[in-house]
Amino acid sequence: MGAALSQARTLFDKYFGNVDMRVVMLGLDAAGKTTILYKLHIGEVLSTVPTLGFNVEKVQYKNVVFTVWDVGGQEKLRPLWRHYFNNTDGLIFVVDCLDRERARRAKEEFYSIVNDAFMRNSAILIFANKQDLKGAMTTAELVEAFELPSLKGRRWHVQASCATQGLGLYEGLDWLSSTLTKMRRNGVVTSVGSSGERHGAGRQGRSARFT
Ligand SMILES: Nc1nc2c(ncn2[C@@H]2O[C@H](COP(=O)(O)OP(=O)(O)OP(=O)(O)O)[C@@H](O)[C@H]2O)c(=O)[nH]1
Ligand SMILES: [Mg+2]
Repeated sequence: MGAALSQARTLFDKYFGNVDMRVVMLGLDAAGKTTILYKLHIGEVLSTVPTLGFNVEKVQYKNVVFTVWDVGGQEKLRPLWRHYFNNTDGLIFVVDCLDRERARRAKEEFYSIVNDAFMRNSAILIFANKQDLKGAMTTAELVEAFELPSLKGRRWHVQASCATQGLGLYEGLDWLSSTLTKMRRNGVVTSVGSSGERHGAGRQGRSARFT
């Protein structure tokens, strides 16, 4: 009886329960990553200091539990980013849209992430952050500056945001959760592990390939 109940519970969780997804949040220093993380995690804007290592928190959106890794973006820390790519389903890349001078640098860092073998299938959410500041790049300008239409075969979305007011953050998560859920349901592999094993074959556990 106990075994039957536990089996039923496992099946229930499998089909209706929470889905776990691992997300890495990157971007140049001062883009607003830590502000976003804590606004989503506790609903408050914390006063932040530059992140020297990482912060990791769980953020639930609908039935998806995101484990979000927020990694420091200073130049000297960027070589460490790749250590967080393993088994990652989604990338959140945060851009300070007032910082037009570093848009090219941000673009270079962005492509070195999305072209990494571990990240080749992850869904990509870009927060065009600091939209409250006059002179900030619009989402259209960001799409052009990052040449996103040339990013073939990838699921990407640019979301305007203002982390300090909490604007656009849940809209971004909405896109990420529905996109990853759809990808998994279609049997798309969303993350790659260090030994080459693949994850995200879907609730049915089908083997899958990325299309
Ligand atoms: N005006 C405005 N300021 C913001 C916004 N988001 C973040 N900030 C501010 O930008 C500064 C840097 O924010 P952080 O969240 O610490 O930036 P970070 O990306 O985590 O930086 P690193 O940890 O160094 O990589 C802080 O003073 C935030 O209050 C925003 O949407 N608008
Ligand atoms: Mg930070």
